[in-house]
Amino acid sequence: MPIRYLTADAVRDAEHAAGDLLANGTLMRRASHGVAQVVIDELRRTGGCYGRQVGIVVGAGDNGGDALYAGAALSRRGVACTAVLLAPDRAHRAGLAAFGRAGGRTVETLAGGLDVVIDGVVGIGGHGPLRPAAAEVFGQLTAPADGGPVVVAVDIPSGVDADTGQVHDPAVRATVTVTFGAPRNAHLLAATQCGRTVTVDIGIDPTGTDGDTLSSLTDDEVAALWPVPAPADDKYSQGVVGVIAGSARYPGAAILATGAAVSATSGMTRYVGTAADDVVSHFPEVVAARSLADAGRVQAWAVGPGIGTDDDALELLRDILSTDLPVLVDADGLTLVARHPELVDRRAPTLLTPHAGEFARLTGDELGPDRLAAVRDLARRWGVSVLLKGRITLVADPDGAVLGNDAGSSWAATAGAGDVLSGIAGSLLAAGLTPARAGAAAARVHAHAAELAARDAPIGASDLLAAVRPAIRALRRGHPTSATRVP
Ligand SMILES: NC(=O)C1=CN([C@@H]2O[C@H](COP(=O)(O)OP(=O)(O)OC[C@H]3O[C@@H](n4cnc5c(N)ncnc54)[C@H](O)[C@@H]3O)[C@@H](O)[C@H]2O)[C@@H](O)CC1
Ligand SMILES: Nc1ncnc2c1ncn2[C@@H]1O[C@H](COP(=O)(O)OP(=O)(O)O)[C@@H](O)[C@H]1O
Ligand SMILES: [K+]
Repeated sequence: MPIRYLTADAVRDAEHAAGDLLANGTLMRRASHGVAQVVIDELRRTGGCYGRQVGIVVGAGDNGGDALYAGAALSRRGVACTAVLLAPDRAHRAGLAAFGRAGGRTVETLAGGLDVVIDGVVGIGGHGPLRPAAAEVFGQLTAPADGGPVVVAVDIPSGVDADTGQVHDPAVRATVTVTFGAPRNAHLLAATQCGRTVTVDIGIDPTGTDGDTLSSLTDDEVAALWPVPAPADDKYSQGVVGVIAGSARYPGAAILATGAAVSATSGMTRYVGTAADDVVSHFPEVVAARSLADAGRVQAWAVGPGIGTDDDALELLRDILSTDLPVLVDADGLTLVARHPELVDRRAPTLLTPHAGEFARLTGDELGPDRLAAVRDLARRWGVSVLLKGRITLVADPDGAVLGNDAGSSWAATAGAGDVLSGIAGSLLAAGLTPARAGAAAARVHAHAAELAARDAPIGASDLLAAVRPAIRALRRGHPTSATRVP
């Protein structure tokens, strides 16, 4: 099953559906137990619990209640716990009593030398940035990388919007975020702010909610859907992809996109364009033609990187989009679509793959902080699938369903990386995957390839291309790169 992310409303619905478990406080006790367990694991990794120091920042709602109960559990393990109450009159009463009974102390401000700080300021009830009192407490902390405490956020790092993932300023930056029942949108959309996310089972059923979905494919799911030739397959039966990219003058995009298509699936890759000679000299297996009239049949097209935006390019794009084949449109192709949106008024599967700048060109508006709503809106209005690029890739279908992928690192932010993505996703479209699955699976392999190639040093798109095949291999063998998150 894909990992499903919930909005705050969907979380509340799932909690209410739990009935007595919510009313009698069982859900909160389970949640706080999960938080305490994560803190214990952190402390154990670095020497054990007894005599260690944990600071807790407590807001006015149930998020603070979770943190206080967790503090009580930690105090009983011999951890010295101190809590700053941001709103002493409104702190969770039963949680505060339990904290006090277990030996926890309330203080005006956090002392130095803490091992862990728990962020219980706000969770799904939060709006806007950290307010000044909380901002002051967190502003005084030394970053974990400089020897400061590990920050464990309860449910959501405070100051991060649960539904949009908008990171307000200021906001808590967590090392670990502990959430309950199912991850929230923010855990994908603001993954870097959340650090590692741990989802604790508290006995709610998060699957019963309807409406627009946000999900992500697991590595196993991507591995399972990757096209593999069957005994009866031949070079045609697996889906032939046609790449239209680059030019004789600028062959780079042609080579990167076509090379990626060759690496991503078996079968056949065709190329159409004036860089045909360059492409074939790099990849002799590509069947290349200089014009569409000379190209053979394909099952999907990937068109746009480096094709230019002149009348010839427009006519070519128009011809491709007037077929009934799946088409991926990227880069210059998107600039043309922005000028002529009627081009994508078609029935066959269409996948647009803009980065933020191209997205703004398509919509006429700057991409705001709510990337999820923006990509969903464009997909819905135009009746196409839209893959919005970046550290967090989002692929929206016209029906509102969105698949996301956190790249885990940002090494792919390099010129030409998008051409590689086009080739991978185009070949998956040709193999028969839906645009959303093709886009999301391509983004995942692309991200793994970036990490494999980079290994902590900068890469170019050629390195990324060379790592596409090893990334697929590692994924299919069940040991992809450890997705270490780096800023
Ligand atoms: N309802 C339940 O049974 C469960 C709730 N849980 C916890 O409860 C949380 C939700 O609790 P609440 O609905 O009480 O809401 P929160 O505790 O998330 O936040 C609401 C409070 O924070 C204040 N606030 C909002 N924005 C703020 C900001 N920017 N700065 C400072 N204060 C701000 C509000 O005025 C309000 O008093 C979840 O995130 C989760 O941690 C968990 O214990 C699981 C079970
Ligand atoms: N900060 C980032 N972290 C991870 N991946 C990124 C980041 N920025 C961009 N990418 C990925 O790198 C690729 C860049 O594509 P694009 O912007 O079209 O570049 P180009 O046109 O130079 O090929 C996309 O796959 C995108 O998702
Ligand atoms: K929090």
